[in-house]
Amino acid sequence: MIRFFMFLILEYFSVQLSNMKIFTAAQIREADAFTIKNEPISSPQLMERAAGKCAAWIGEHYSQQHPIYIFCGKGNNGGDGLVIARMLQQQGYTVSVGIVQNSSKASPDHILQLQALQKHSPSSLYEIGYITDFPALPANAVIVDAIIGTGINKPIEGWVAGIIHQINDQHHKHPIIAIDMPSGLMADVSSRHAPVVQAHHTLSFEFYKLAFLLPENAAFPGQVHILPIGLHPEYITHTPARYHLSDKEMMRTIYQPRDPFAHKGTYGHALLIAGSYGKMGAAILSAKACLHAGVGLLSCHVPQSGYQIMQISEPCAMCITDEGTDYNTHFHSSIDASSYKTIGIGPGLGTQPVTARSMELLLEAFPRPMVIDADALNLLSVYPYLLYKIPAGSILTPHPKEFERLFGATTNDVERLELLSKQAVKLQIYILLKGRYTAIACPDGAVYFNNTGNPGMATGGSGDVLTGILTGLLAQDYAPKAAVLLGTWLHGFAGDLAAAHLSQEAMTASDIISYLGKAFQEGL
Ligand SMILES: NC(=O)C1=CN([C@@H]2O[C@H](COP(=O)(O)OP(=O)(O)OC[C@H]3O[C@@H](n4cnc5c(N)ncnc54)[C@H](O)[C@@H]3O)[C@@H](O)[C@H]2O)[C@H](O)CC1
Ligand SMILES: [K+]
Repeated sequence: MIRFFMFLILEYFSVQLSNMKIFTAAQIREADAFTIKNEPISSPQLMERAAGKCAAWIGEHYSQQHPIYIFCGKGNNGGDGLVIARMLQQQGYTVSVGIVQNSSKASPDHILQLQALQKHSPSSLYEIGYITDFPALPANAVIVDAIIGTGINKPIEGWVAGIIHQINDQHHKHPIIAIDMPSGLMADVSSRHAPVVQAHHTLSFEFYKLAFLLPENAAFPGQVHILPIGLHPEYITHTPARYHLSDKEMMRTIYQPRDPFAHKGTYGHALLIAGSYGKMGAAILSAKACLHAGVGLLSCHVPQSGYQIMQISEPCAMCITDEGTDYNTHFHSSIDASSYKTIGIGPGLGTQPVTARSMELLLEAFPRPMVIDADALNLLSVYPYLLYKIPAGSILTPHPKEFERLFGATTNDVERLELLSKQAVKLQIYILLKGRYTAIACPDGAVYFNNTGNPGMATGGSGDVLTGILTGLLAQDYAPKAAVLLGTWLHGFAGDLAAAHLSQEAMTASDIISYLGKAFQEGL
């Protein structure tokens, strides 16, 4: 218990983060109302400001040769669409505005903006009350989707869903630009199986929405562009959020430059327990990544058959051999808790029962945060009681299949995030769920999304590299939260640099390590 409180206190004082908050739809409404009251600004003026940003973006990306087809709903998202229409007309675009009758009642701002447009250019307006009202589009038309935004209250059904399908039928013929949200996408709950606009670009106001970061929504937002609309900074600063998006600024607050008087003892001694016959590559990738992440000293515990492989491949690492020839079976006996700052365990480890027994003894003997990955995670899913022996503050790095084996299946991505967060709180550990936007759940309930990385990293050994980086940062005395956020970000950024120079196809996990140095230099 004392260990747990010490850990919380250390965490609190060691990591003061700037970050991008991901607010819920309800909080965004509050931010909107707070801004109107306290800036102060009228609601139509705020809409004018938001729509102005969208019109400017469209103006920068499409010339007046493109006829603009805007589909507006009856709420404020539709109101934005009406203002965009008026502004683009004033800039000389040909604009056609279909008012989708998705509701019997229009919002006051929608009514106001409709009147303004009727006065300005009544001929551009028409009503869409059924699927057959969908217009035929000229070849170079651009579609703007302003049917529904954050005000959606349930999945779209009936003929309005038919309009969404008709917009999606144009996906390969016309650019589709969604205003704030692709219509049909719900910001905070799952939209699985719901009809949603498949946009090429989403111009979203002020904040990322959780929905943009979920793999199940990959087909909908396209490229997301966050347009600041001046929502009140006081609301943003003082309102807590459960979800956050990591960014460079945040990494700069975490990163600790090295001490000019440092020696190799300053940056910790890490132990890597990894490798088995046929999987020594995983151990070597992890070891190299740990060294390139800046660890002071590294020892690798490997099976006997891996000794020469490790010694020849990585002269900077020391090597301890297990009693086992092909598998690590007795690593617990080489652990003197005081010798190592931290441990990374799992890459290429194998899942022999004897390895599980040694892991149990290790978890009982080692009191500090460690990194647990790959086969070590598979062992935890076979022997789940071991989960409760993991030292507080440790980092687990499952990919979705490993996560499912560990904690069970869920029916959608929002449920999976909730399970992720619940388990991190329950076990007082960090759980990093790998993906396009890797989700990092913290023991205090917060979840951070990482936005570096690319599909070139979906290749064997990438995960082993991440384990090495995280182990290296923990050894250097980064608090676990700092280590997991910075390590994940650097791993993705090094992968982005590798892809930029080598292509996503040709890059390998080894290239991520090769670009780690540049990631430190250029990313922080
Ligand atoms: N974020 C901001 O500060 C600003 C946001 N703006 C824009 O306003 C919308 C949110 O507007 P709101 O009126 O609350 O809701 P919507 O227009 O998104 O949707 C309400 C509209 O849709 C109908 N509706 C809801 N669910 C369904 C459904 N399942 N099927 C059919 N119809 C549905 C509902 O009846 C209403 O008619 C935000 O996204 C921004 O675009 C401001 O303009 C600037 C400030
Ligand atoms: K929309």
